Amino acid sequence: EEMDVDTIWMDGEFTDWADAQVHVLTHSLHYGTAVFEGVRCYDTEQGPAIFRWEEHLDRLYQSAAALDHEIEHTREELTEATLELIRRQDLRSCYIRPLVYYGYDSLGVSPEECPTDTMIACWPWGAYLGEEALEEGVDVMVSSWRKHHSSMIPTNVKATGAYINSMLAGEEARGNGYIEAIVLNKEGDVAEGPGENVFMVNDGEIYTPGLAESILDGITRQTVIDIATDLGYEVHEEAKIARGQLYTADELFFTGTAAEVTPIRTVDDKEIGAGTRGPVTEEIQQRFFDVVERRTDDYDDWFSYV
Ligand SMILES: Cc1[nH+]cc(COP(=O)(O)O)c(CN[C@@H](CCC(=O)O)C(=O)O)c1O
Repeated sequence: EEMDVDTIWMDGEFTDWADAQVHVLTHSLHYGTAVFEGVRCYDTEQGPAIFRWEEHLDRLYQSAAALDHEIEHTREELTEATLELIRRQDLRSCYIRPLVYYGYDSLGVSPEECPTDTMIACWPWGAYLGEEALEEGVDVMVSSWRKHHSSMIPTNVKATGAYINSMLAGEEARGNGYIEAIVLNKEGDVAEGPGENVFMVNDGEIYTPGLAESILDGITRQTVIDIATDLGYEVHEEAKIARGQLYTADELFFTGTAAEVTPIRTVDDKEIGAGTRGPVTEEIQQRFFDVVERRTDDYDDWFSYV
């Protein structure tokens, strides 16, 4: 059924969507100094349930601390606000976007005079790269933009300003007729996607770059590592993947809260494996969706029921 959203939580107040505004001299609007999260609530047989909320909350507070934000709300307050936001809008499933930002006071790079403000919004969001992509896979290109090195902007911090790199890489890919980009790091090895982590399957073993490759410490990445390990796969989670290995991989796939588990079927017009979703990818994807939609009791502590 049509689920419309009309409310946003702003620093303790449930605010009408249209009134959820900030001043144009808001620090984070000018300097990209906000931090954020992307979280999914899934419609399960036991009702709506937020997936790995605690881990996302951990990362939100860690990202905030890295940019000297002091979130004035406790975890419990943010959790209750989010659950209430979902209930108020009768959402069965949704994408949740917390944002912590330097607000309005004075401008200049230093945020020391600015308040740290917090908002939480949620809305229905389907398959990030398209419904058919989950089954058929996506065509990607290796971007001419490299991922900024983590010594330049901390890539384990989910900071809004870092997404200039993501936007440039992703828009370059879409401008060239592809769905998404794969971004190499300063050394020219595989880092991740603009909004996803990257996994490779070779000879039945699974590889994914580690934090040293200048990537976001993805929660779906960790979920897939746990699921694949429990399925009996050997997972190399600190892998160095050379660009050329993308072309010779048996299988490739993206992971992310928005992207979930999306197969990659071509890179720079070269077919990966059979040029469609690979068998290992399919097994992991199927298990992922069984888990998040609670068709299994496994990993139940990953869920916060609304
Ligand atoms: C750069 C990047 N790398 C990896 C990931 C996967 O991380 P995780 O969601 O914890 O598994 C994401 C999430 N990208 C979020 C924002 C997407 C957007 O378009 O905005 C998301 O998937 O919610 C990234 O933005």
